[in-house]
Amino acid sequence: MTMIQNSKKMQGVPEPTLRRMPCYLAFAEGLLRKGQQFVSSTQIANYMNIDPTQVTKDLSYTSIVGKTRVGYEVKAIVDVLSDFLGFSVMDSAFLVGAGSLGSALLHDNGLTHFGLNIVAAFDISPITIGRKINDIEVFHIDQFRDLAQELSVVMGIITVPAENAQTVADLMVAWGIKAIWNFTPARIKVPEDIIVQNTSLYSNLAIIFNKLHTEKN
Ligand SMILES: NC(=O)c1ccc[n+]([C@@H]2O[C@H](COP(=O)([O-])OP(=O)(O)OC[C@H]3O[C@@H](n4cnc5c(N)ncnc54)[C@H](O)[C@@H]3O)[C@@H](O)[C@H]2O)c1
Repeated sequence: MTMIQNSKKMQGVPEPTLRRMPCYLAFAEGLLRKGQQFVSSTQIANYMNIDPTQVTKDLSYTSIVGKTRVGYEVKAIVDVLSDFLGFSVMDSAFLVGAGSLGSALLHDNGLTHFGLNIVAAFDISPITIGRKINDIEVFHIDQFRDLAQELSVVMGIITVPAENAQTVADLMVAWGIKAIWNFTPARIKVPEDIIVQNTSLYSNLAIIFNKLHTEKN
């Protein structure tokens, strides 16, 4: 199942539920490693610090069914959630901007665990072009077009300076990328059928600072 087919399966699932699901998965993977066969919604809820009814509701969007008194089969949570979230199939991505953040993402082997394979990176800096970062080659951005046609790549990751984000997004759309993971603070404009996810560590930091400073007062 491709990322696009998978996103259709997940249609109608509230975003907070989708955000919790990878945590359920990680928790179940941990239990599986310890040899635990069943887990109750209460146990999951305690780990997540939420209400057990929320866990039941979240898992009801999937085909996972709990058994009276024993709870959910841990292996089923791992298998079904990995598949549901699209982590069990590999989608390919290009990364543009192999600088500080881009390199860190290229080094993150965890992405493959979650079904994302970065097959090539692009940059404009002569220092970076031609290098391999964690075995992923960095090409000049001008080679994007040819490689996009050659490799079936569905996702583009943008880690360039904010002022260049739109140019890179336009290039991605022009050469068939279906989803963009935008790490820049710029808000890019793309056609409606292109999926865009903006991610910022700094937004989370702002929340932490806000809570820290509020508690102080
Ligand atoms: N989302 C987050 O949490 C987060 C965290 C850190 C940085 N950022 C953002 O990520 C972006 C990159 O940050 P960084 O610290 O890695 O910067 P950096 O300067 O280390 O890297 C940027 C790279 O992009 C390349 N580049 C510039 N224009 C390009 C273009 N048109 N095509 C291809 N490559 C191009 C540069 O040569 C450089 O290698 C910035 O927009 C920054 O604000 C976001």
